[in-house]
Amino acid sequence: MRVAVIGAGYVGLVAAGCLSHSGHDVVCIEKDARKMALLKAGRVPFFEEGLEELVLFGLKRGLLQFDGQMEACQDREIIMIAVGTPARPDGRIDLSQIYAVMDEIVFRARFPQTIVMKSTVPPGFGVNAKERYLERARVPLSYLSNPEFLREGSAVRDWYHPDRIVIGGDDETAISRLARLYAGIDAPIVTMDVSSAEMVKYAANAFLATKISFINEIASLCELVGADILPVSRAVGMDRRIGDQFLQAGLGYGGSCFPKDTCGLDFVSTCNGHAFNLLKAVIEVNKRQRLLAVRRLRHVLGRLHGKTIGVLGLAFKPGTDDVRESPSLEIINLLLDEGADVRAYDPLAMENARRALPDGVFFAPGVMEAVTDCHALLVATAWPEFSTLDWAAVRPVMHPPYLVMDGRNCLAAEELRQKGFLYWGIGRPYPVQGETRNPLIKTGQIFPLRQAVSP
Ligand SMILES: NC(=O)C1=CN([C@@H]2O[C@H](COP(=O)(O)OP(=O)(O)OC[C@H]3O[C@@H](n4cnc5c(N)ncnc54)[C@H](O)[C@@H]3O)[C@@H](O)[C@H]2O)C=CC1
Ligand SMILES: O=C(O)[C@H]1O[C@H](OP(=O)(O)OP(=O)(O)OC[C@H]2O[C@@H](n3ccc(=O)[nH]c3=O)[C@H](O)[C@@H]2O)[C@H](O)[C@@H](O)[C@@H]1O
Repeated sequence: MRVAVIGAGYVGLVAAGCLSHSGHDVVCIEKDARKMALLKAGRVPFFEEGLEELVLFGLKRGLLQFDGQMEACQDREIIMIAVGTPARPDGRIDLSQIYAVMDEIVFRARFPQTIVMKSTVPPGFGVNAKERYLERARVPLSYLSNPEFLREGSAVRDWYHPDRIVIGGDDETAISRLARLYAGIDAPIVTMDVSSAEMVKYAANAFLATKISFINEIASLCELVGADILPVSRAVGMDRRIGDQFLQAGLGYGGSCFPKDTCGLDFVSTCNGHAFNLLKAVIEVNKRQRLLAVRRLRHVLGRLHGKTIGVLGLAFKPGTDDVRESPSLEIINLLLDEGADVRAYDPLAMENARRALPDGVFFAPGVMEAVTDCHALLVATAWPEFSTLDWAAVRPVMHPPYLVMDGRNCLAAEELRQKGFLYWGIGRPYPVQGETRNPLIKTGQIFPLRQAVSP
């Protein structure tokens, strides 16, 4: 089939690469000239395992083209929209990229086409878009919602092996045309109305975020009563009704989607007169989880002014160079505000982090340079490079108290303690001998905004 994909971000490029690989004739339209130049040369502007190979394959076979102009979508049966829908500072969803693209599509339409919304748009958008745009078109245009559930770091795999394909719309012909695009993918196609499909996307992300905030609350409670979150989450997740995924306690969720989609859904709820209190708590817990690291550093080191902190991991999760809404970036900003010296390292995300952080951060060329001269280390991203590090070589280049804060519970705690580090994980037993409970929680210092919980 002849397909146009608008936007060469994660979703657009994965869709374009995979669809062309499946034999469809795809043009990917991107307005950013820098990205376009890279793409035309067969290079992907961000890191995503396996994606560059797909793009090169598509270019070589002549089934994938890149174009900077919207004219390129005029002769396509299916137009997939995959532009950004970022959050505004007040939590509202910024739909300006979507509006601009819809305007162009409608203005240029010369024959019946199917518009497929891959971007995450708020429930109700599609119904509104039909009235606002499609009725103005000179030819009949169909509109389908087709939310995307891929994860960065495993995006190509997720495209080919989704748990389900959700299609929202009432035009049966358009739905079967879109279903043909996914022929060969072994997953149930679930059809429904447009608003419900839009809601599925937000509900899924909000639920996954809820699981993370929930386990982070249990982790705080573990510290309070002297329990250990690792066996707790493992055993809880063994209940098949709960499932073992998204139960890793840590510094909280980041990335370009969970933070914006939870806030976006909260905003949609408020606009509709519904106080989604559970979701508000999920968001609050996630914000607090990031502050935990700084409070703990203060608790052990005292004033942070003049102290050197190594931050290992800048990407919002391993397997990507994406630093959007990465917890470690917010933590670094807080550390700088308190006068600490920050030495930062990430195996993939250094360039993006350099652009996103203020001057004053030392970007170490390797992990050993990052840990040198530090009083404390914060592991903020669970890169395998950190768990397999030669920790025996790390201690001699650090200063007392040799604090290692494991913000992702990805290190071997006992081994580090034996090597002379003051190891502190999230929801793990407090590191000081004789203390089993986290004293910060007992005194209510960690959560000043909430009532202190007493055992
Ligand atoms: N990043 C992810 O893992 C996932 C993202 N989503 C959703 O998919 C949508 C896209 O997300 P990303 O790919 O991360 O976005 P992104 O922001 O990384 O990429 C969007 C791209 O669209 C381009 N663009 C914007 N307006 C354009 C126009 N008029 N013509 C041509 N190109 C244009 C931008 O230059 C940019 O390269 C969002 O709504 C997001 O919530 C859904 C599932 C996964
Ligand atoms: O809508 C989206 O854009 C996508 O958002 C997430 O995908 P992604 O943001 O790529 O990454 P995840 O693997 O979900 O991780 C998100 C954040 O949660 C954190 N996380 C994840 C799992 C966990 O147990 N604990 C935890 O803190 C990660 O460290 C990361 O910061 C969803 O998993 C995708 O299904 C969805 O398509």
